[in-house]
Amino acid sequence: MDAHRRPPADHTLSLIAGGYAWLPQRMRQSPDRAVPLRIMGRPALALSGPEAVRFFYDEHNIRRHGAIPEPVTGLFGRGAVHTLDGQAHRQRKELFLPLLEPDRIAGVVGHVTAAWDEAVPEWAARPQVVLFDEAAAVLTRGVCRWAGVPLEDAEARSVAADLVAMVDGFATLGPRHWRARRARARQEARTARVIEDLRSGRGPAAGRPDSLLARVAAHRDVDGGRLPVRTAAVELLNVVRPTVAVSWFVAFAAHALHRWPAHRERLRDGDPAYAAAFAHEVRRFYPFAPFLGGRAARDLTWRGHQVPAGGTVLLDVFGQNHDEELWADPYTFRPRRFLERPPQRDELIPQGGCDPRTGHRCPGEGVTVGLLESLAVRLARLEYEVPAQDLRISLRRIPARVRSGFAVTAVHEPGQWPAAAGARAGAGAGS
Ligand code: HEM
Repeated sequence: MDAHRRPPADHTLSLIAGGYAWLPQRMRQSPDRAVPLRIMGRPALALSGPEAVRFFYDEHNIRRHGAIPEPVTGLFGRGAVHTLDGQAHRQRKELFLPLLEPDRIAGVVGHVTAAWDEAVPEWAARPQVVLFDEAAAVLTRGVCRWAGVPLEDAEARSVAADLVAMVDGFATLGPRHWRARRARARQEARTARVIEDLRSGRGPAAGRPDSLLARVAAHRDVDGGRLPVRTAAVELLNVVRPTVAVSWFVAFAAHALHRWPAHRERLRDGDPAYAAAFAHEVRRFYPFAPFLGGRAARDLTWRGHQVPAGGTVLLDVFGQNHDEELWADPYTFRPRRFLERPPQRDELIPQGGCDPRTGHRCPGEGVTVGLLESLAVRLARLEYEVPAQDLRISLRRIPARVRSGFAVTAVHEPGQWPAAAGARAGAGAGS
């Protein structure tokens, strides 16, 4: 074929298969931090930097409806807040805005840390635990108690496994994706039953009118009607699921404490400013959301690059969190950077940018930081051994995770004898 008539290359596969590094690599080569692409056969533009964040979050420029491809829509659920624009988005977002308030954040953190403290003696009695799995179970117990969602102790692990699977399968079409779909079907059906029971005055959840569950069940959409049961289930899961996803960050925090143990000492002291700086650095340094996507609301021009109405616009989240123009030594894990300069709204964007009250920025950012602050301090104070295992984090896998999940042995509280070692010593003494 004549080179002039050859269609321009499509980047969809490279973007997904290339993992976290593909887009930032191209972005680094672009002095204006803008990379023209073709996604799904259509013109697209990827952007980075605080100014780009403000451009991306301006609704006159970017719309979300129809922007999220099918596998990712499966992560959030059909009709979710993530996919709405304009007044419909603002009305639905009302449901989530109380999560920004310090007393709600403290409520979630209180329930989760209580669940963690209950779990530690049980870990101590086992020869080995995988921190990622244990954190997911603890977060599930804590957030369900806080939200008023009934959860039998016996089902906590299977519900946690489903919530983890829903996050783990969002950026792939392979077996992880199908596992995520089955998990979503189960959890949406379960949550829908809880909402139906509440609306008809039945069930164990009926007695807590101030709970998140009760608020979601009673919420009215922009048309004045109550949310359809399935949509209400989707939105309740849009709080429970990402709270459980904090288990990714807990495993990353354990990874950081293992690689750079000096931080353990600082965290053990319980200095709240250092705990906050550590939480921010875990969210900046480790990979989670690679980029965000929207559709051009009209013909757009950004730094001389054009995108026609309906074209895709990507915000390079992982790249911006490692951009050397914003962060000195971006690939060095250094919590102190946030003591020297507090996080700026549109610079640190692991959970989106601009104002969560008016745009799509994550309303659970305060909850995430609060949970990480408390759990990182608990982790630093816990005594354990780290056996040989695969601690690599592949940047080709989205979402990335510590491959082994971070296994630990001989878990015990400071000053206590590890229970498993005690049992071994006891057996030795008797033989
Ligand atoms: C592992 C921790 C988390 C990460 C990495 C994360 C990341 C994100 C990202 C990247 C977005 C999209 C922002 C955008 O589209 O502009 C988002 C949206 C959202 N997140 Fe989170 N999040 C986390 C935890 C939470 C928590 C704990 C909650 C609730 C308690 C939560 C609730 C939501 C909701 C409801 C939205 C949709 C907001 C909207 O579309 O207006 N997230 N999150």
